[in-house]
This record gives sequence, C-alpha cells and structure tokens, in this order.
Amino acid sequence: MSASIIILYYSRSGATQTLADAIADGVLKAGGEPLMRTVTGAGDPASQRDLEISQDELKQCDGLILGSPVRFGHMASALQQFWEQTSVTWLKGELEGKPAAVFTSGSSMHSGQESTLLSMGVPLLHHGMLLCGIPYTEPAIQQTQSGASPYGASHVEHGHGKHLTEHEYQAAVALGQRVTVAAFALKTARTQGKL
Ligand SMILES: Cc1cc2nc3c(=O)[nH]c(=O)nc-3n(C[C@H](O)[C@H](O)[C@H](O)COP(=O)(O)O)c2cc1C
Repeated sequence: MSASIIILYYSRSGATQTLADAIADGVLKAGGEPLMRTVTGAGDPASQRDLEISQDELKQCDGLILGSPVRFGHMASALQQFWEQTSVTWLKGELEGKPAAVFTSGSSMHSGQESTLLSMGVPLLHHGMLLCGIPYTEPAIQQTQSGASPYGASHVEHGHGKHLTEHEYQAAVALGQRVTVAAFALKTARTQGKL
C-alpha cells in the first residue's frame, strides 16, 4: 500500500519552501510519497519550482500538509483563493477522513505564527480532514527558541534567513512522519468502510 501526501504551499522568497522540503523528508522517512505542489498568487509572484496543484490531485491524495508565509497573522491570499475553489471536492466529501497538518514561516517572533497556523486549519476541518499537530514528546517542541509549535511546523526568519534551525527541522520532519503514519492507518480504515 502507498500513501500519497500532498505538501501544498505558497512561498514568495523560499522560506516556506525550505520548510516544505523538511516536511517531505519526514514523509519519505515514514514510507510515504510526498507530492510537492504550489499555487500562484494573483499579482504576487510565487515560487516556480513546483507544479501548481490540480483539483484531481487534491481528491486523490491520502493526506495533505498546507504551508503559507505569515501575512498579517493569516495565510497568504493565494491559498485562501485556492480553498474557495474547492466547493465540488467539499460537497463530495473527497477529503473526509484524511489526515492534514499546517506549517508557516514568518519574519519575527510573536507576530502571527500561531494565528496563521490555527486559521489555516479551519478550511481543512470544514473538508472533514483530521488535523495533526506535533506532540510535546517531540524534543524540538520543548527546546526550540525560534519556530516549531504544537499547532504545526514553523520557521522564524529573524537571525536565520531561510535556513531552518535544527529544532525547526526536527519538528518539521516529525510532522511529515506523523501525517504519513496516520495516512496509512486511515487509508486502511477507509478501505474497510470504517471512515
Ligand atoms: C504583506 C506581508 C505581510 C507579512 N506579515 C507578516 C506578519 O504578520 N508576521 C511575520 O512574522 N511576518 C510577516 N511577513 C513576512 C513573511 O511572512 C516572511 O518573510 C516569510 O518567511 C516569507 O516566506 P516566503 O519566503 O516563503 O515567501 C509579511 C510579509 C508580507 C509581504
């Protein structure tokens, strides 16, 4: 059995993309297949490295991890626009019972990372996804002095630029692993009609 995990992110200058790559390491470590996808922002150029997500890919995934830079305490509008185009998937319940998680990158501490992570989870809950965080048994969550929180993976640029600290990297890998392990278990449950 395989588990395809979409890592859907928007990144203008690469910091969120670096976090997406660390999460992909975690997906691979747990035996999943990371599918790196992005969205393009209206009037706000996005990273061109990965392909734009299609609605078909969205409904076929076994899990989804959503990433955005902090934009005044919220996700980037390009991602919000994307979710507003997913009504058909929502009405058919195509993401229901699949695991999800969120990640973000911001320029400084205490300036909107937690509100961004929590609000990014809202459309995923509306889609019936099962939201995963990072537990306190993950040492990076207790030891970090920059990003990484129980609400999701994160990175603080101040003093580090795009480079993740070791704790930010470890937390991002742990989140990728956690969603992938959940994806395998939930896929089995869906196949057996239990979800
Ligand atoms: C319009 C705008 C609003 C932003 N708002 C915040 C903010 O509220 N808090 C914060 O820490 N950083 C904020 N930033 C900075 C970005 O979140 C930060 O530089 C991020 O790491 C960029 O990610 P990227 O390299 O993936 O594009 C803002 C940037 C822009 C352009």
